[in-house]
Amino acid sequence: QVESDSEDILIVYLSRTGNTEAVAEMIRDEVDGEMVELELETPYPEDYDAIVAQVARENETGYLPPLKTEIENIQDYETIFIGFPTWGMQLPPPMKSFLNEYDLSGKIVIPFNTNGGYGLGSSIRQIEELCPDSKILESFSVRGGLERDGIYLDIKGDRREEVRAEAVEWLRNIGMQ
Ligand SMILES: Cc1cc2nc3c(=O)[nH]c(=O)nc-3n(C[C@H](O)[C@H](O)[C@H](O)COP(=O)(O)O)c2cc1C
Repeated sequence: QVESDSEDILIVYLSRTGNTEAVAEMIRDEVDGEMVELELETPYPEDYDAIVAQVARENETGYLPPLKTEIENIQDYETIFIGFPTWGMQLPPPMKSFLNEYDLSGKIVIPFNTNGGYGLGSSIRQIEELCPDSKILESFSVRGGLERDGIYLDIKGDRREEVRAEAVEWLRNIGMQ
């Protein structure tokens, strides 16, 4: 069992079409953490094919896009939820930038994810590599949108309540509730 006070909890997330943000809000509602969205100094293109190409290039070269988001007091947080969509079956480059820039040694790291139906890919392994000295708890992953097919925010309405129930159960299982 993990013990945490709400002031110790940070929820860092990346979300382009709102699905991962919806899950971040559910987590905040349950654990009362602080939410921070990752934003880039130079935002990605709006166009889907253009972002897919750019992300593929960044993954290939290992380029870490500079973040506009700054978290000054990260040392105050003991538990850090990290939320991201699956991009190219990997951890999105901005989340790689975040984990590269901030030292989460000794902290509890809890991944959560939305994807187009193909799962987490290699993202958890990448988190383990980027956070070698953190305690990484069991992750939560659900189907979100599928921008390729024109499905943007899908975690809304009845689906939002379904996902909320799953998220609450997961939080209970990992001792965060
Ligand atoms: C650049 C890009 C690449 C994506 N690659 C994948 C993928 O490899 N596998 C998958 O299941 N979904 C993929 N998706 C779909 C997203 O993971 C899915 O729509 C997710 O719910 C988006 O979260 P968001 O609304 O928080 O941005 C991709 C989306 C984008 C924009």
